[in-house]
Amino acid sequence: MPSVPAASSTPDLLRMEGVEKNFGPTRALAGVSLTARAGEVLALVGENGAGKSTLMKVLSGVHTPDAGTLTLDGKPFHPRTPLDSREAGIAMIYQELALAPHLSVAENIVLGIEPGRGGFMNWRETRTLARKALTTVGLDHISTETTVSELPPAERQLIEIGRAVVVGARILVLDEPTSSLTQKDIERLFALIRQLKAQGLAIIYISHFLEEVRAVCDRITVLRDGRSVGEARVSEITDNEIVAMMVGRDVHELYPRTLRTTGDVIISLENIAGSSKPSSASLELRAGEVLGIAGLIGAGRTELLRLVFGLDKVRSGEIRVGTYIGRATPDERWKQSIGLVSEDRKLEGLALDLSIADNMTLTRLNTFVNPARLAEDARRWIEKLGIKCQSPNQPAGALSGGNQQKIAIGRLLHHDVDVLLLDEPTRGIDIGAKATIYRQIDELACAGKAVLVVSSYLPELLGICDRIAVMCRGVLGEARPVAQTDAHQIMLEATGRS
Ligand SMILES: Nc1ncnc2c1ncn2[C@@H]1O[C@H](COP(=O)(O)OP(=O)(O)OP(=O)(O)O)[C@@H](O)[C@H]1O
Repeated sequence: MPSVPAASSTPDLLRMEGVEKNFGPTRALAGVSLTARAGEVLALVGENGAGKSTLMKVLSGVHTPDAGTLTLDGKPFHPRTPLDSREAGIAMIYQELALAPHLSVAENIVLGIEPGRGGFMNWRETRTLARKALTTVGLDHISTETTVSELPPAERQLIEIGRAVVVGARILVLDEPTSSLTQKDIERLFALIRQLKAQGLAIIYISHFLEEVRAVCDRITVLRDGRSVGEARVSEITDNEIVAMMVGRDVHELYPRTLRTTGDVIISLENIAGSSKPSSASLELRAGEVLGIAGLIGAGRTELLRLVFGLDKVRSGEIRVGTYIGRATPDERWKQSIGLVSEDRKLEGLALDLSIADNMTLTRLNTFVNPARLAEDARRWIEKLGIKCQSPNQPAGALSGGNQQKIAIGRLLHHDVDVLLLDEPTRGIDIGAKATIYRQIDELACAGKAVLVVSSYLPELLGICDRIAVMCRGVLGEARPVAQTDAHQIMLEATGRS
């Protein structure tokens, strides 16, 4: 196990040692140790279900550990509630941002820490604190009275960080912070992380992207199956070594691509428009091909998939599926053998109270199905996709985020649809599982299925697609063979500069 000696110049701010946590029969943490230092960014990586979120919930006082010790500033630390942890200077920034959207920036910043005495809020102090938070994160141009819902997600995230800093956070935990950010926003976030690190904060950065780990982290701790399996300085470890530690094996070929020939056009879109976006999209998707849609967040890519799947109304233009022309409901699209993996698995993807098996198999209720057979089928996909769970009967909601995403993909695979509409299919998914999903997509295309995939992760689109079309402000450009484009060209098109 690679390990690094403690750096003498940077004192340990936080030590977590031998931390264990069980949820019934699930051993989420089986002995994890981690050290965070002031003025350093520590990457926390591991496969889906490795225990990263659980460990951070122990740190933030949400879960009490079954064993192990926490030491803060060299003193024992036993957070019993999130408040204990916040008061000790630990701030968590989750993917689902925690600001109240209907309140102003100032109100959000003082939520729970109102500085006035006797129960009255002192507006002058409030505004001063809010202004300080905005300045800290480079958002001076925003008024403290702006309602948070008017701000884009990237700025809300920065405000949450700013709030944490002005109320005295010394340890900042960022859980997959770039999942809804554009490239420009990511760079702005990284600049802020470097600035906070220089101010002496300890930052714990959870990510599935090794590029991000390299760009912004100093050290890395790897978890596997609830244990810490390695620690190293980022500059002294290769990507392959990190991946091997994470998955316990080498991942040789991340983007397998078998030579394949494309068949007939299965879906064609002619100049379709939705109620707002897209305003114009035309394309032909053929059997046996993987067609990618690139573009900036908000360009209209998700809306395009929703129109095709019948979730939203087509304002104008024509969708043709085989010989069928016209509108269809999602049920009708299912009958046409089209399936969608939604970007937002919580809202429209999975029924979190239902079991894994039900989520994977219960889409076609028109035929009698034998529950034992369904559980067996689900077990097959659980194994194939490496879904970490106790049994197919466990509720989907008990699984880690990445494993829930695998269920959504497993559902389309189980139903053996001819056309797969995939919206950010690998968001939140670990690198080993990504490799499995890419292999699966390659096999599906070889078997004559058609795949239309929206992704903000360009290496993935360039790695798995036969052709890529770029959406810019609601207008879909012409699809080009992947050999005739690259990341630079795609970014030019996505930003309307080509
Ligand atoms: N409240 C809970 N009840 C039951 N099991 C849980 C609970 N929270 C987490 N687990 C289980 O603990 C294990 C670790 O999950 P955790 O969410 O910590 O993983 P993770 O590394 O954060 O994964 P991801 O990268 O997918 O977010 C998983 O097997 C998960 O199903």
